[in-house]
Amino acid sequence: MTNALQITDLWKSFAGTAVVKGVEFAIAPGEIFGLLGPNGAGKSTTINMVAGVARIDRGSVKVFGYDNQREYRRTRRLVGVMHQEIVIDHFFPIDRALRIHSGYYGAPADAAWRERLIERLDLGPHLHKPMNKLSGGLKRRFMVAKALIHKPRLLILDEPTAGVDVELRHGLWDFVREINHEGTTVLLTTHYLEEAEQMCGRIAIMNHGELIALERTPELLRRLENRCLVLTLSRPLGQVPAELAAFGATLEAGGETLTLAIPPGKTAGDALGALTRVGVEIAEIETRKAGLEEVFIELTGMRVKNGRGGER
Ligand SMILES: Nc1ncnc2c1ncn2[C@@H]1O[C@H](COP(=O)(O)OP(=O)(O)OP(=O)(O)O)[C@@H](O)[C@H]1O
Repeated sequence: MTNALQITDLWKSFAGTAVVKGVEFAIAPGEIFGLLGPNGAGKSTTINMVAGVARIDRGSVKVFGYDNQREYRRTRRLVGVMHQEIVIDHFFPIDRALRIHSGYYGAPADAAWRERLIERLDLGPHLHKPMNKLSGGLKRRFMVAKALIHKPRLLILDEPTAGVDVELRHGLWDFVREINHEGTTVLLTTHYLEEAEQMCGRIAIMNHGELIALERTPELLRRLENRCLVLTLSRPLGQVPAELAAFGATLEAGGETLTLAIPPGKTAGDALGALTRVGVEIAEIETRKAGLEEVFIELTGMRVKNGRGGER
């Protein structure tokens, strides 16, 4: 079976610094595939090369078997991209912008599909508003419609839900699942790891321009099964002690709950030793299954910026 996307030995440098270094992965038709990584890992640059908006220094990208450098027109029609930055034609009303975009891809007008996008993304009441008057959430919904207007077989979403409220995030993901069930392959990046966990059948993690993990989501999570310690502290901490950084420690509940992930090669005893050295007073200890967040910290040594906290 031809892959929906086949990336081979992909490289990109800016001003002599490599930011994508030999990235390789393939996505089968029908998958929802997550590409994750800390800020600056090279995800957007990779996506931009797939979308044909950034020049490929070395390597190849094939979309449903077609090389996106040699057969640019064909691959452009097969791919729909929602870019991270909000790049929009400021003064056009939504309605006109959608028509222009569908013409741009040379797609035959499909009125029913257009109507469905407008309805599912709740754009109907706003069709005549100029883009520079849209709220952030509405802009995102419009950008999803724009990415899909020419019925691409591969949909790429670069942080589609960054900064949007929970209700809209759920609505967008429901819609993405719906079109995925109907056959659209999806590649997405998100800073909301719980969403990646729920949405993606497989997840790749990039760091410093390289792919450092690529697994089915349950297997990725199993790496750290039962390797997460959740401590209730007798005295709340104001901040995570530096000595606990190796355990990806995080604080919650006003400093009363400290969570540690135990990396391979270390034991719960090592974690407890570090805690004793730091002098935290523990009221209660429990173990739990690690989530993608702990796996991510373990692999990259970094926290993804997300709705719950900042970067470390
Ligand atoms: N046009 C550009 N010119 C110079 N450097 C760039 C350009 N675009 C990206 N970079 C650099 O390339 C590196 C990778 O950036 P990229 O945006 O691909 O990362 P990312 O993983 O998408 O991060 P984020 O999650 O913050 O979007 C960063 O160091 C960034 O500063």
